[in-house]
Amino acid sequence: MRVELNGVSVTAAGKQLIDEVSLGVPSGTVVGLVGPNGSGKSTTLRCVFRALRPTAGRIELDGRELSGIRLKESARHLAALTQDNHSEFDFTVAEVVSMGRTPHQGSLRAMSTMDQQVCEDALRRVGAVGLAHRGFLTLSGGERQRVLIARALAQQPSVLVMDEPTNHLDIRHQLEVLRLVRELDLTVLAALHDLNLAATFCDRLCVLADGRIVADGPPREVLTAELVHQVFDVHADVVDHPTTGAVQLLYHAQPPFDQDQE
Ligand SMILES: Nc1ncnc2c1ncn2[C@@H]1O[C@H](COP(=O)(O)OP(=O)(O)OP(=O)(O)O)[C@@H](O)[C@H]1O
Repeated sequence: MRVELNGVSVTAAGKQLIDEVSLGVPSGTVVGLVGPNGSGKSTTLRCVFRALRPTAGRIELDGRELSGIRLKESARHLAALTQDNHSEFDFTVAEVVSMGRTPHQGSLRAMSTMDQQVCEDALRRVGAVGLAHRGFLTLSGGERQRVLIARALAQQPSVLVMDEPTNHLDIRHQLEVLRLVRELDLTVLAALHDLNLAATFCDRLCVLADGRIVADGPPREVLTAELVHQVFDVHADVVDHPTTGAVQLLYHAQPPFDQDQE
């Protein structure tokens, strides 16, 4: 299922949060949304998972305007992993994951054997079967994140929208989650802070700066030293990873010497 944003803008409190954002996520591809803090990544994603209504522009799912699709129907196609505070979840892990089945259930909301299997499978995929009976609030940040990914998978979506999915995860779990996301064969739009992980796991990167898309393309084309300096105000060398071949950045701890002042 393809996702398309066309000239999406959001104005709030008299401020333009994002300005004519246009980007496409072709079916089955993983697109990373990168950019500095406050550049508009979450705002963009919130429009896609319908937590926010754009002030202007169109968002389409396979050519259908999202705002014209009923919420329950769009929830069957599109799952979101958000940055919102989940401390309100005074439920067991199994219960939290089962919430992912809601868009597929009738008004009685009864869990079928199939629903239970889907939930178990989702927990297995994130390596969290052993947590099923734990209280969600007793989990560590990383465990919670994996359970929330399982909840999104239990929704059996075609499109996964993720706001910093690797937040709170140690490096092994960051890699596992992104590898899993790659293997799912879903259409994925994910805001990511780690440019090297984004370069490794994404087919394309869209770079946001001050609410505008300033670059869009394969990681190798997008992640140039010039762009990283211009957008993030950081100096970096761009190298090829010796094992994976992915383009990677080696950041300079200090700004380089200004040759003219020597
Ligand atoms: N409801 C709102 N009212 C006013 N300003 C807002 C609102 N929501 C977001 N903003 C501002 O819009 C800008 C973009 O925020 P957003 O959360 O989309 O950025 P981001 O790229 O996801 O940032 P981060 O990397 O820090 O998570 C920020 O300056 C933020 O303070």
